[in-house]
Amino acid sequence: MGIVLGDNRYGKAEVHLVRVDRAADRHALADVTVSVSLSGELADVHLRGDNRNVLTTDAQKNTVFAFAADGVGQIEEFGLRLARHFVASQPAIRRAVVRLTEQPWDRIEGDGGPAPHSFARNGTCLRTAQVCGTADGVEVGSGLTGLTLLNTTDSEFWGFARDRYTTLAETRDRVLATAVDARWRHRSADGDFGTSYRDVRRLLTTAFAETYSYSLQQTLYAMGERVLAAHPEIAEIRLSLPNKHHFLVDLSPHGIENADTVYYAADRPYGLIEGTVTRDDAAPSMMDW
Ligand SMILES: O=c1[nH]c(=O)c2[nH]c(=O)[nH]c2[nH]1
Repeated sequence: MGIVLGDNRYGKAEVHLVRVDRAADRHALADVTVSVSLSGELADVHLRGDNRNVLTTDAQKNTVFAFAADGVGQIEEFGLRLARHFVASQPAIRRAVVRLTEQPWDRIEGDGGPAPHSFARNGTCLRTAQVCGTADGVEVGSGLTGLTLLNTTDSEFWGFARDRYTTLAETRDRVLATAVDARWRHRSADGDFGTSYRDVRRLLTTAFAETYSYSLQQTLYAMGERVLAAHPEIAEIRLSLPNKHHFLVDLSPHGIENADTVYYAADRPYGLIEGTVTRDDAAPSMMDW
């Protein structure tokens, strides 16, 4: 029985760059964290310590900063520029995967109007993108993480399977809360990624709000279906939805009735509901995402 090198990749993870656009009196800010992962003819470095095909992770980090000098733009486009560069410029590199996370900043509203050069970090929802480049082409995905949503009603959960360990009470009315992690794959690398991102975020949010839910699984499908129905340019969407449990607190020891008003917002453990909503004719994905 032989021992062989399996799948491998390497790169610089979490290059955190902030770019200030000073072209106008009103400055603009981009705050993006980029992870590069390269693979290709890298057997010699693993088997013999021969580094000739290794573009250093340090150079990868420098490339991210250098490319930012020309502007970042939509993170999908920045990822495409980087992925294409690594594959085109390094003969040994056959595949580049670039993952990006953008932290939004809001311009501060001063008493005299929008502040020209002052910003406040905005919320917990981050925009994400993942790009894969090879000699055969590219694939682009967009996403978001940490979009925290809560419905105070219109959520039931009952009729589930039972075994000797099942103690959960059925409910006809509960709080339903989650922090959405969504990734969607575009059919083409050309697109208006900013407009598409804003609309997908809106659709995920409104589908969550407007779906009368009998399970978070059902809500997941409704959210994905709404996105695919409105966006023919998207091939599939993957959703990861933690069930952020809210348990009614028993106030009876204090002689107080809890009329579905006071909850314990549990931190962990949490249910984790994950699924893909896809088109039945979607081409297979080039990358592991
Ligand atoms: O929407 C839900 N789906 C489940 O699978 C589940 N399991 C559980 O304990 N609570 C819930 N809620």
